[in-house]
Amino acid sequence: MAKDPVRVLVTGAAGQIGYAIVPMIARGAMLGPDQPVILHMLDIEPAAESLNGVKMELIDAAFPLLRGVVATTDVQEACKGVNIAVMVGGFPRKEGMERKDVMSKNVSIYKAQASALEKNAAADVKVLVVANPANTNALILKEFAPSIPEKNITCLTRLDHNRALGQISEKLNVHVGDVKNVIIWGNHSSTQYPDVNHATVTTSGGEKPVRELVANDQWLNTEFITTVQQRGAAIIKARKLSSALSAASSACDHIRDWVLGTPKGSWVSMGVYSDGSYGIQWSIVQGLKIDEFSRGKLDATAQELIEEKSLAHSCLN
Ligand SMILES: NC(=O)c1ccc[n+]([C@@H]2O[C@H](COP(=O)([O-])OP(=O)(O)OC[C@H]3O[C@@H](n4cnc5c(N)ncnc54)[C@H](O)[C@@H]3O)[C@@H](O)[C@H]2O)c1
Ligand SMILES: O=C(O)C[C@H](O)C(=O)O
Repeated sequence: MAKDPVRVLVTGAAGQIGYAIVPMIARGAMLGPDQPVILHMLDIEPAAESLNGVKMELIDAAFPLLRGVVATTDVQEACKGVNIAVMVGGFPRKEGMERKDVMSKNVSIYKAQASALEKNAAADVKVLVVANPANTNALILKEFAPSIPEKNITCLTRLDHNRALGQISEKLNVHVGDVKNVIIWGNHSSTQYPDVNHATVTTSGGEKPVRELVANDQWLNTEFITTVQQRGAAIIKARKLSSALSAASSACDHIRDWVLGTPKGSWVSMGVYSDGSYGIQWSIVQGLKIDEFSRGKLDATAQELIEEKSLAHSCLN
């Protein structure tokens, strides 16, 4: 029997990531090749014409899974009945800026849109915040949408996760699909800690630890970490624009694995509200051994998140 369509909201849909992600969703990259979708696209008034152009292109592409498109600048209309909300709307950072620098512009958007989601979205809406500062925007959204279960409000660290997989695959000259179980701890920022202590590579001789195969702790503890931490800035320097295709693709990965699950024995990274307990759709992997080096990195990125939280609240006062 044909499945009922799922309503997917993309905010900031006329922007770079929006333009990259809507065809991916319409092709089934987010929810699977047999799941029809209705796209809800939101942007602000100055981008209305451009948003309408994206809608025209979606129609022209004749995606069989696409059962409808709502393109609007009205946040209430955009949020009506949505099952998945991918929150991309906001301002990207430019060369030389830290993610914190876009804080005051973006957190107030998340406060306003939290209420619209709470009022209009499906009661079990799953929310992914992409716009920066992603973790703090997600926290603000959670605070101002108290009736959305906090387990359902997440932010994107999957791009960092995928970047870490990519760096290991390049270093070892192995297929990226054979590398798994890296972890991104903490903030989607330059204090994040990409951890390979539990990561493995599938080889013809079975699963081998990444640390054993790389056999270069010096590289793993320095250059590898800073490359992943600084990858967003490196893309901005190279493109003069922040990452878009990789962000869009990783956002699809995030929702797909959340909705459809990860294969047994493997995990992925997502920014979640941490309460230490197991959830219904996702669960936090427990019992991992954290060494002293990792502890220091975890504490630094946690401290930054605490500082961002109070900065965000001061922007809203
Ligand atoms: N978490 C991640 O891994 C990650 C990766 C890449 C980019 N980002 C962030 O994603 C965001 C979007 O990046 P982009 O490159 O697509 O930027 P962009 O400027 O190309 O697009 C953003 C869009 O949001 C729209 N917008 C602004 N305010 C809005 C509002 N109140 N409601 C709805 N739409 C609104 C803009 O009009 C624009 O069309 C930025 O904050 C960027 O830093 C996060
Ligand atoms: O780094 C940025 O500002 C954009 C994005 O968060 C990224 O990591 O590419």
